[in-house]
Amino acid sequence: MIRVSVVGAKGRMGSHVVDAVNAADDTQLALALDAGDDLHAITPDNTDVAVEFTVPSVALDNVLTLIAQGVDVVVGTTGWTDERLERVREALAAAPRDDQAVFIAPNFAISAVLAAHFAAVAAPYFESAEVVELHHPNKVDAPSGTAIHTAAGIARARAAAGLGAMPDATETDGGSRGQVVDGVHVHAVRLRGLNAHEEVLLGNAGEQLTIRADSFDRVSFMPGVLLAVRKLAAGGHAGLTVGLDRFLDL
Ligand SMILES: NC(=O)C1=CN([C@@H]2O[C@H](COP(=O)(O)OP(=O)(O)OC[C@H]3O[C@@H](n4cnc5c(N)ncnc54)[C@H](OP(=O)(O)O)[C@@H]3O)[C@@H](O)[C@H]2O)C=CC1
Ligand SMILES: O=C(O)C1=N[C@H](C(=O)O)C[C@H](O)C1
Repeated sequence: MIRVSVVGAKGRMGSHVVDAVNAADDTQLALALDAGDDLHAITPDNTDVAVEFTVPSVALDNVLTLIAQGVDVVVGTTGWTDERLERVREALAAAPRDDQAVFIAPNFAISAVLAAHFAAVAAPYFESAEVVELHHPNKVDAPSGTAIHTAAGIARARAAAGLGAMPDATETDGGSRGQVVDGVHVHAVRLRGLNAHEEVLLGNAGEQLTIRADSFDRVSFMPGVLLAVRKLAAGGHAGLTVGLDRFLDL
């Protein structure tokens, strides 16, 4: 059995992870911790993999604490800038175990992972690309980690294909053109009734491709979380890995 501790266990995602870990045949719940609990309770004596779903403002500190505890970590919390990822790599280089692993996924739903993959495949063939993400209004960060990841993938694919800047004659912008991520405009909608949704719009003269992923329920993230837990528990993924596509045969 893989012993899994959950950090942020009372949250919207953490509570689903607790249920998924309890329901799977090969995982068992070790500790379920939330705000105010001491993460030093999580050790290799009681935990094989810790799963972290909290808030962007505390996730880095939590991950650094868990690394120092000698525990592998699967992270779903958003807010991972290049600088924060570098802090994780540095901590792993000084970790108690040589083979220690941290896995971070902007999105664990297969629909969202494939949408980002297909967007990067399509990006070189279109003059214009923009990302629209739509979420529940309780979400604290905008744009979503998934949208930032998708936009960065589109930008990398465009750059590799030698494409320049997208056409855009905008002269006045009070914010309605969205946040620019690596040259790609990203727009965030917050609407009661929604869960987690993303559209990638790709345009040429006279044609458009729309790639859309919808997570209607948080259960959609659980197969990806369990896949990552199993991959880390099996070993062979020392260091930092980002993105569920790394564990899929795409
Ligand atoms: N990668 C993916 O597939 C997905 C990622 N996410 C991301 O996951 C994160 C969590 O989302 P969600 O579950 O909706 O958020 P919630 O606010 O519902 O849950 C966060 C939980 O973490 C707790 N918490 C706060 N600070 C700490 C701390 N220092 N240590 C331990 N627990 C703490 C909160 O407690 P309290 O409320 O008392 O402060 C709360 O119970 C977000 O960044 C979200 O974007 C969400 C869905 C899918
Ligand atoms: O807060 C959420 O709900 C979600 N957060 C992640 C993100 O910011 O990309 C993943 C998914 O979109 C749900």
